Amino acid sequence: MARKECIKVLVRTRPTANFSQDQIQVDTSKNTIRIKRRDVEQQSDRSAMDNRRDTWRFQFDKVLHNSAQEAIYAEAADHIVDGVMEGINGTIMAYGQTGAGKTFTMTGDTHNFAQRGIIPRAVTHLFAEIENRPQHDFTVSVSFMEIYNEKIFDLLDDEGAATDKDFQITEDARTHSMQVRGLTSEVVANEEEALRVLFRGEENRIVAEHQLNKQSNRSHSIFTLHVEQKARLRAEEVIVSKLNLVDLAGSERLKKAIGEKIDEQLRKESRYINKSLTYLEQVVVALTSGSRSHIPYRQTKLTNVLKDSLGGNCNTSLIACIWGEAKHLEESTSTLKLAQRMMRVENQAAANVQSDDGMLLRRYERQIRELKQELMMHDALANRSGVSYEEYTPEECRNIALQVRRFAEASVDEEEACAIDIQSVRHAQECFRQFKLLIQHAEAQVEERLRQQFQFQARDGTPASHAGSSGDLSHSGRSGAANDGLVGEEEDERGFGLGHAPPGARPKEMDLPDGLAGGDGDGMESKHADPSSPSASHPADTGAAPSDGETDNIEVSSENELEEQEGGAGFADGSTRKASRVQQIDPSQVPANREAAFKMYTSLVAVKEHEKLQQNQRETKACIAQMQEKRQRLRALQAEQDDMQTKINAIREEQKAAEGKLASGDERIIDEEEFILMKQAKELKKEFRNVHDEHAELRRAKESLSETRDHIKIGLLKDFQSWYLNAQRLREEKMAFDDEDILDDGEQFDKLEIERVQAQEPDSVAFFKATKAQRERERRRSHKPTAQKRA
Ligand SMILES: Nc1ncnc2c1ncn2[C@@H]1O[C@H](COP(=O)(O)OP(=O)(O)OP(=O)(O)O)[C@@H](O)[C@H]1O
Repeated sequence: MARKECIKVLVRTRPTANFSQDQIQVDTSKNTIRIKRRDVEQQSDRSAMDNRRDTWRFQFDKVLHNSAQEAIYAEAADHIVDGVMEGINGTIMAYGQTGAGKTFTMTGDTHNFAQRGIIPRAVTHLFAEIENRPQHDFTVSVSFMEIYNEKIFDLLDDEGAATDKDFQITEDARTHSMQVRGLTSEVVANEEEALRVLFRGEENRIVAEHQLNKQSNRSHSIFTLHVEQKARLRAEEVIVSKLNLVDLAGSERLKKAIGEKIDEQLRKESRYINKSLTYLEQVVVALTSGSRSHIPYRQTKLTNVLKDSLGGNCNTSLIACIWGEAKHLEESTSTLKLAQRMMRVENQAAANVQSDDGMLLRRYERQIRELKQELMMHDALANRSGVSYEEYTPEECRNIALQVRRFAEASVDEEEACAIDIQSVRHAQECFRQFKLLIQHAEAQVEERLRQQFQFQARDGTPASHAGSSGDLSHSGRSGAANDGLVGEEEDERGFGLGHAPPGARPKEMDLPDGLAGGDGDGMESKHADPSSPSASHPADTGAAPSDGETDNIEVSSENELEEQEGGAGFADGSTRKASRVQQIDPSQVPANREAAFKMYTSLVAVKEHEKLQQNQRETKACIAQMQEKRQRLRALQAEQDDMQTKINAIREEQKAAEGKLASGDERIIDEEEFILMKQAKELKKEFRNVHDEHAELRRAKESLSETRDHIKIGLLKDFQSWYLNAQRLREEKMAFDDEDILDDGEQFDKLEIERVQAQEPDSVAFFKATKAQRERERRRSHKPTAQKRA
């Protein structure tokens, strides 16, 4: 809500040995100044004085007589900066005659921390507040301009600070905040950066002075801090505010300032200054006259730029600077009169809270980018370097679909091996999507099969036989299992399907016997024949390097010639847990690239673990090879049994036809051939069972190897991670140390100086560094050829 508030007006007297005590009576306790005309008759120009009176009493919000910079800041600026942090625009202006201390008040001594002015203090204050509000996201930018002869100059444009670019002044329709279009606005991350920009602008101002052949007191300067803040929890809200720090041109009258020596340029400058300050006065008069119908803001650049600071949405302080010597009495009185009037100007200050869709979008985009980076960092630390947060490509979707299919088709035993390692929420969603597709596809297939069956029934008019039926086998005396689609004898409660079932009698890739549907890539069932099957490419099965992360695939020579030794340290400082085998590794030799570092780690540090991994891989490979042999044998045995069963069936069919006339209840006689075949079938079955058991045993061994492998891998990667981070740390420390080593005398001196400042006055470090950087800049500039003086 807008709050009516008058402009706060303060008077600051400049210290002088010749302060005219009898003419200027300052009462700081009552905040009054009494001007007593003594030699008014001698004044050549009485325009500023009222001839009918010889004393004037002024009352202000604050009168600061011979006060320190700190006190001025506390009175004039502290509350304004606090307001800016709440989203309320702020303006602090220094007004007064040349030499009265405006620049000293606003900028202060740029080489003396204690004598720094309002601008550097406001910068410190602002960033300190920002640090105290971690719940908000701040962006601070700085602009710095000068108004000279009714033209705006961009003081942050290093090359063009003396170039008039015809900047446009506009008003934000929503916030009524005034803006100068096209003016450089530099984002600053901290106090030091902001101070550097200030000092650079000051330097550009001086350079431009030479180029334009003007004096500093002939222009108005405005240093603006733009603050944008967004509450992290309420992203839709953007609070924008700005702080204008205005150093006005000297308010003295032309004649007084330059005496008799008036040249055309000075006359022109004075005309413009007079014009802008006169309109400033008129704006103030109009604002306080009660009728606000026409305020002549647009008459000058200064009043136009300050429109929101005078009678607008802003907290404003005016510091009237007084040079209290007798010879300046006229100017002092005139300054105090304007200041007095200014006290009646009312502003309507309110926080500028906006919700900007474009800003929000940019913020969300930035957040997404940052979060992706953050996630990638976390993934890298957790050795999940392969995770991507971009949209899945069709190829990646296909891979996930394959994984999902493999998992869906895996037997209970295989589930663990086929488990999908979920890497991200998006990955989980894609997996679910693929499951859904799989189910939909399976349903469609079932539906299609049923439809075909139904059509078949309808065509031949007879009830369809059971999908798994292989014909009438009732005479073989087998259990219902055979009639449920498995041709052959039931092996155990899980059951092995022996013999040939008619096509389509079993779902293609389901319900295979334990151990035969696994992903060992032996091509026993049709699905295993597919070389692209993920099961076939399982690293453990193929003997490929583990694939948990980029580092896993690194081949390391097993021909390690390093002598093994227990214990010891990976680095010379003995800081890693993992033992170095024979040599202390110089951290600077550890590659920054993780993959290369891992190679070094496994070949020089974790040799034993890596050996174990390789041994594990060899054993796994051997195990897989044996399993494949067993499966081939099982297939052969199965074929033999099928063959034998066909023969037995044929004999039985023959006998059935021949003995068809036997009376019921008579026992069927088994002939010798059938008996031999049945005996052989029994032998085959026994062998089948043994081979199957061996296969199961191998599978268990393989699983145990896989567990061991995972265990070693996790330990190895964990140890590598700390070894690698430690190497980085040591490397950085060494680099810092090395840097220190090569500091020249000047740099050593700087370093010691900063350390001294840090110890003595920590708050001044940013100011000190920025001043130093500026000195360096100026030194460099002075070595350049002198800039051409512009016309
Ligand atoms: N309060 C003060 N304490 C100490 N020195 C001061 C103070 N006020 C002004 N001075 C000194 O007086 C001189 C003139 O001050 P300053 O340049 O700030 O005046 P100004 O009003 O900005 O003049 P101009 O209009 O020319 O810019 C400077 O040397 C400054 O250091």
